[in-house]
Amino acid sequence: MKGDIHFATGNQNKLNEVVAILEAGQPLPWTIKSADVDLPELQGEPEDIAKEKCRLAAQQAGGAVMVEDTSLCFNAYKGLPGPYVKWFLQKVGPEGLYRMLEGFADKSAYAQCIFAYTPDPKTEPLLFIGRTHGLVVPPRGVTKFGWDPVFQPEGFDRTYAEMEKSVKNTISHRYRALDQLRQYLLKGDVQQIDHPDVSKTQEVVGP
Ligand SMILES: O=c1nc[nH]c2c1ncn2[C@H]1C[C@H](O)[C@@H](COP(=O)(O)OP(=O)(O)OP(=O)(O)O)O1
Ligand SMILES: [Mg+2]
Repeated sequence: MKGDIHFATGNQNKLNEVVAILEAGQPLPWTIKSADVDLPELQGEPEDIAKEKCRLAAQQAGGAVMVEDTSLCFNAYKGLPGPYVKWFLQKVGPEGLYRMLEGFADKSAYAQCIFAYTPDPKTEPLLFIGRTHGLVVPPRGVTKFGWDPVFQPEGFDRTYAEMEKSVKNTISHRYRALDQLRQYLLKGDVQQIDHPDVSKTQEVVGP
């Protein structure tokens, strides 16, 4: 009998993908619960953002916590907008993201997801990084999730927004990072923790 892991995110689309990815693969002997905590949009290097986000979430939720932070990195911009893509998307939308590259021959980019996990609020979070390389293209497909319509992963002629979720969830930045966390949780020596605050949580993936 193992414990719970709280996944702290304010983004329902992320939660849905995490649940789908975990349910499609090797089952975890943990129960993943969504934790409704208030997370700031931190600045800095993606690794530092993910770690600090995890520390803050663990302080609020208690017990074992995972968070993730996602970046969209244009090679022509040396990795920007990176973790700031949220603000760019909010202001200029997917079309505007594509247009940022109009003057550049190099439209290549990578989507990066960093999961940070800590078994308790006092332990330094561990990081699991997943990248998917691709191209930034004029928007295609229905906009359901962020910048999905402008990201076409390498080896595909469809954008994330045009793909079946079941396909995106086997090649995405999120899948690649989460799969490493899953491998760690299955093999690693993760202690069982008691969780004081379950009132703000909702069970999403059971063992
Ligand atoms: O697979 C994805 N496909 C398309 N768009 C995506 C994806 N994954 C994140 N996104 C968007 C959401 C947000 O505009 C930005 C990341 O910012 P990020 O801080 O990680 O997400 P968030 O603030 O929405 O949720 P959270 O509460 O977990 O921080 O890229
Ligand atoms: Mg965020």
